[in-house]
Amino acid sequence: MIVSGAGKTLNQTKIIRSVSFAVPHNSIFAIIGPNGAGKTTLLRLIMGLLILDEGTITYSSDPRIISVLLENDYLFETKTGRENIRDFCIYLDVSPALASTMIERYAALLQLETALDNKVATYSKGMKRKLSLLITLLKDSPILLLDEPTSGVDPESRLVMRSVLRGLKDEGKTLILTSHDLAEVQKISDWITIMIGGSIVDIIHNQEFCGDLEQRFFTVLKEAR
Ligand SMILES: Nc1ncnc2c1ncn2[C@@H]1O[C@H](COP(=O)(O)OP(=O)(O)OP(=O)(O)O)[C@@H](O)[C@H]1O
Repeated sequence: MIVSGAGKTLNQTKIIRSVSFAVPHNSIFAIIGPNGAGKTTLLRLIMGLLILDEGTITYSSDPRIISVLLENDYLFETKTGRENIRDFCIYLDVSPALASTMIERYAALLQLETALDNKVATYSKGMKRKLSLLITLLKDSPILLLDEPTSGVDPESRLVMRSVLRGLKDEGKTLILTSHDLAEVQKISDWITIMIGGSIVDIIHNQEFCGDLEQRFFTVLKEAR
């Protein structure tokens, strides 16, 4: 995927400023930055929920190519996990056959198997996040946009999610994620971009970076302000 000169103004405020980067195929590409930097807006531009004012974002036009995990969980609390999956399959136009393959593939890995028959209202935050991720995976899309996938998730569930995300990359998928958890980002990503005030100010190739990401983040933040 190539983002080239992307710009977006909302309510007369420039939110995204000349953003350009390339997401290598089959990589985990993280976008970090302070609150309000424009990370979610950028993801919304990539998924086509917002229209660019300037620039281009290029990837296959097949709508099945991208699946999205939103920043908040939008689940039916009074229904079970399985009923939520069934409803989202209708909404996402996922066949029952594909859905059962994906449930078989990921429910156990996400440690959700027994919980799927319980009402979502009884789930912890981490279980809800994992169910949302499972729903995101139903379409088996090659590109996944994950907005703060592990936010509010306890260390044990985070470990489980990290291993699933790594597995998805090993299957050949491309993951673009945002996060405020720098340690988590450094553990999982191939590339880390720092976004401040709607601009990309730093791109780090994680395998070659052996420094302290937090220190680099604050240095870049100080220089940008
Ligand atoms: N629909 C909108 N209309 C006007 N301003 C908006 C709209 N959506 C977002 N913004 C503004 O755009 C800026 C970037 O918001 P965005 O949610 O993209 O940031 P973020 O980096 O994802 O932040 P966070 O880390 O808090 O999730 C913020 O100042 C926000 O108030």
